[in-house]
Amino acid sequence: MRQGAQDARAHRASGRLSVVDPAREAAVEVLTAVREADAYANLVLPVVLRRHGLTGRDAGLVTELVSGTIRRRGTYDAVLAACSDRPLERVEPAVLDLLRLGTHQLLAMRVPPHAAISTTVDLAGGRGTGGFVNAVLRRVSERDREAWLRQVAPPRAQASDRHDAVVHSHPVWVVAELRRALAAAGGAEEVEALLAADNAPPRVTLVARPGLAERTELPGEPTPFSRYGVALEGGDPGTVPAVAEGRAGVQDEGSQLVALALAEAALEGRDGTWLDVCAGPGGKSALLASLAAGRGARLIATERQHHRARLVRRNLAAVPGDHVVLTADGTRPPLVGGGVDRVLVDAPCTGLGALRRRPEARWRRERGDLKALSRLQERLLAAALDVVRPGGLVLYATCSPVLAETERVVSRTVRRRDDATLVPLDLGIAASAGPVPGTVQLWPHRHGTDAMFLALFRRDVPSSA
Ligand SMILES: C[S@@+](CC[C@H](N)C(=O)[O-])C[C@H]1O[C@@H](n2cnc3c(N)ncnc32)[C@H](O)[C@@H]1O
Repeated sequence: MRQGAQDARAHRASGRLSVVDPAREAAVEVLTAVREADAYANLVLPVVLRRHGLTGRDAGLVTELVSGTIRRRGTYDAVLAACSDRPLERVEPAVLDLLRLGTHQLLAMRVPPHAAISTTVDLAGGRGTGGFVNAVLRRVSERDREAWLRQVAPPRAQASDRHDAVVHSHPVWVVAELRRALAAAGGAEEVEALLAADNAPPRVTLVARPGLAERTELPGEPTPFSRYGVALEGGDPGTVPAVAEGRAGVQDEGSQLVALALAEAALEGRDGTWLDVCAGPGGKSALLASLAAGRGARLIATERQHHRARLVRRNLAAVPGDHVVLTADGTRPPLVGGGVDRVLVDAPCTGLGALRRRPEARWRRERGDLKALSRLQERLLAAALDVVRPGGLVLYATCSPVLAETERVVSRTVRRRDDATLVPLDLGIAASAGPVPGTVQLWPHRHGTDAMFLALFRRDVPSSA
């Protein structure tokens, strides 16, 4: 690992000459944007790397610093609490970011302790807190990660959720929800495997949009479940010509399976209009639209946020057909009831099934969010069932396995709607049964996909029709 790049900036701080390593400076910039502006690290990272002119190994170092610091924050905070003479709540947030960054280098990277500590103190220089950062990180450096975990994690036998939360760096409530969801899938003992999978950066997967690209023209290995996917070993997917031309896209295999499950479900009668209710940024829309185009159907995509609707338009640009993108609230879609044949409700959710890709999501969500989210999810599903024609299909999906967003939404809909029927879904994937019979739940540790949940409904045909 390179310590300090050629163009390292030197500046005077705390009366001594300090050298700020641009890679670490860039990492702090990303961490600040994630904390202050609720930014997504994977979106800010490329922008910051470009601005600092960091490529190759330096870019790799920044990526590791940022993603490791965010992912392992729960573990590091438990260690830092044991090393700081003041409660972490009273440490300035920017300084806490630095402490986490230093701790990641000490406990998870092969950075020599003196370099991990001095570069972090240099970053703190201007804040007049270098002494505090130095003292805390020196204490952290006294043990390795395993020794710290033995000291700071409560015993598993007495407090399994709190133990797993510290060891695998997830909020306690998230561990409890994932444990419940796994128990409903017959895998209560798999919690640690799931939490570990959440902390492992996934391989980038691409989708060859049908009719626009062949998967054989894409680099990487074919994905096991989606016949349109490939998994890359590494490299920048933006340099793949089919991706640059919009004929292929970056898309998790689980997300591909969601679009395919709707497109391939058996449907009698008219099949000309498909609707994607929560479309932004448009990955599933692009796959649905290319499948629809191949069958003479068209896609209407709605998205509540204007800027995300723009992203959907961009994703659909290369797909032939008269597809339409509207900025609209999916709980009140601007469409005539009965005019649509297939609907996807890829509902806004906690995103706790996609923590491999969105490491910060676990720290942003609170258990209190679940109630409002599951209410919104039910309303979106109800509106979709209102707008689909009798006999038509609605696929409800979330990238969360949390039961409030899966089992609860589906069971309440089944109870409330006497004009819709849950249609058993079988993707032919082992160990993918969902918490309600006939639904599907994918898992990162079992299937290597995000934890997508799928439930298919058919709007009943009135008996007089
Ligand atoms: C899980 S994301 C959809 C991901 C998308 N299907 C894809 O594959 O790229 C949920 C989306 O729903 C949007 N959304 C939230 N509330 C909505 C509403 N009431 N109506 C329509 N869209 C909504 C969010 O802005 C977000 O873009």
